[in-house]
Amino acid sequence: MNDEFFAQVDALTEAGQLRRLSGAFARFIASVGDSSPQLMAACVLLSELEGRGHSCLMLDELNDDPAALLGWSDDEWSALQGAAGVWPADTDAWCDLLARCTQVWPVGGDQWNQPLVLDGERLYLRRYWLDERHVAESVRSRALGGVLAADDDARTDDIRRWLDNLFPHAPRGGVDWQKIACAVAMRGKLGIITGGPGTGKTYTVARLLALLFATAGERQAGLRVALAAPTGKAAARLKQSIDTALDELAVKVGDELPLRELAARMGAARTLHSLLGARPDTRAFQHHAGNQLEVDVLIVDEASMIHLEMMSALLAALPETATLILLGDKDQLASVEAGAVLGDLCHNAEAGEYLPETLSYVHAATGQQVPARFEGHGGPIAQQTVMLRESRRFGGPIGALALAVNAGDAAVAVNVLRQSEDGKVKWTDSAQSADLLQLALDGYRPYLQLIKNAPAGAEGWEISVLKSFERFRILCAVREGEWGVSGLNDSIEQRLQSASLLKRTGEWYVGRPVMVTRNDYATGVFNGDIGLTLPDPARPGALRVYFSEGETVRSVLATRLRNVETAFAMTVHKSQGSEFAHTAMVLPKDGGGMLARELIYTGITRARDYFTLLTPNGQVLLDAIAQRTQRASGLRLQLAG
Ligand SMILES: Nc1ncnc2c1ncn2[C@@H]1O[C@H](COP(=O)(O)OP(=O)(O)OP(=O)(O)O)[C@@H](O)[C@H]1O
Repeated sequence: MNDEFFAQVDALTEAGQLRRLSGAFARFIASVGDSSPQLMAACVLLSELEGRGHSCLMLDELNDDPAALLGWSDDEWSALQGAAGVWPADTDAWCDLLARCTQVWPVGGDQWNQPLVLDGERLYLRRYWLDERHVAESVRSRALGGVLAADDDARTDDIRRWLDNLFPHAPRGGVDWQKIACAVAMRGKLGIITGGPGTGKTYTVARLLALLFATAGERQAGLRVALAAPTGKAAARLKQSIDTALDELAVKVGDELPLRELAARMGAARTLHSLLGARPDTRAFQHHAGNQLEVDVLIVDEASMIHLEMMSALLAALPETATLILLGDKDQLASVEAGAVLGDLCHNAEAGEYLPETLSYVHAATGQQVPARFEGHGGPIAQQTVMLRESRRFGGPIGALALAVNAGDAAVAVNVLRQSEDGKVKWTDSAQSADLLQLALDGYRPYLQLIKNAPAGAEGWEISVLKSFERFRILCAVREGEWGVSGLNDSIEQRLQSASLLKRTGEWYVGRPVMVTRNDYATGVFNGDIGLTLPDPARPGALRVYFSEGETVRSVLATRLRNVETAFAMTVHKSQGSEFAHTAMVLPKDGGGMLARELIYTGITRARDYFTLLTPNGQVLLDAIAQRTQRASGLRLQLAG
């Protein structure tokens, strides 16, 4: 009955506009109940959007600007719409139609076993609706629970005494948001600290930890603190920064708090997957609501990368009594998977929206007077969120460029790109492949020379080669095409080979950088890990892949790694949580309307000292800066509700 509709879906799939799964999902839905082409169209779109990171389908979009929703041409959209028969006239008509379908559960309806959920004007896959509701309820109750417990003057005085000690200097900007962030986090079982690179998120959280230990009373020695991040790299960075900061603090606080001793018991930072106990062949974790984590304080860095399903699993596994501290940059790209949780949680962060009770507590606990423009009527999450606003490390042209892009100010961004005189920021517009290959040659030459010149097996050799490799990286906005990851990796490899910097003899060769593309529990490597192929000092002729873990390395025999790809160039998405002394970002000739400012901002903020941008066509940059990523999600509504 729906032959015409599915023929159109298949044609769009062949044309690369739909993933196969979307058509298959609609066919599955048709097989378990109603099969009207309008329902099928909604299912195809819902599945397609899920693949692009949206947690639901906003039904008003179906009549508003539907082609833009998918980055399709008007013709492509008309073809799908035409095949779906009579298109419902407006959002209400869509809601009526869907509410009558047997596979859809309208929220509040009697029966509850349908695969789709209709919540107001949003259509969900049931799993995402449940995750969204769970995340909203759980963060709200964490935020609210703590606020109620905070009205204790003696405790507030204690917090104030320690905070004055930990933050002795008034900041340049007048308001000490770092100090405020610590006070606010002490008030609830949830603290969210957001801010751009170098705004002191780790600096602040190290002080928060000291404060938590200092005010824990007789529980001090037994306080169980866990550190985690979405990727191994980010986890290692978090641990390193916190250790350094706590070491410095230990000297400052002296005998009053045995900080070194307490910190030494914290253990390594872990990936969220490892913390929760991921198991092969199942989405379920070892830790869940029925077997919770044994922890009193959990600090999670790079929280912008946490997707909806993971956040829901994390909150379920965390005891109600534990404090959750989320650190991250709300303006960065969200995870590849569905959800933009940190962005949704932080949607009031810029404005503050603090209630009078919050401000009077902040004043009592920190002595800080928050300017009136940050007062408001935000919900419980807003009261537990603080945005750090001053970057200590990220000034100069790279910082100015990141700020301009984030603000959507293309004119200022272009000005910075063109006028940076100290070489910290460079832009090659109308770039050719040769420009890019020359850049790759210059950027990767140092580590390849190190491999050639220094003897393998020497003490610390692998670490110095890895460190040299980590200084430079090429980031791509897209995967496919000449200016995408796959095309570039091939051409860079050939260029390095023709310059005699590497000798490619087969799939594996000395100097090959690889990225792991799937978790592999047998070898202990995880999606997104980056390693470098080097000779095995113990077995002549054999190759091992070395992965850096802070100041140490771990290695795996190259032939044991199955799911890897060459990583001279990687996507901006996969670079999150990493930083390189020199980051080069490459945009494609045509962004297809899918590049947005969050991607450009994330790429720029991966650069520590130098940032180079290569665009075959500058208009792509301007278009991307003008566009914001909008992820369909009901989380903000649920948080407010
Ligand atoms: N209040 C402060 N006083 C002095 N130095 C500070 C202060 N806040 C931060 N710093 C310093 O600024 C630098 C950046 O801080 P930090 O690494 O904590 O930022 P971050 O926001 O965690 O950065 P990233 O986004 O890279 O994780 C560090 O060297 C830190 O010691």
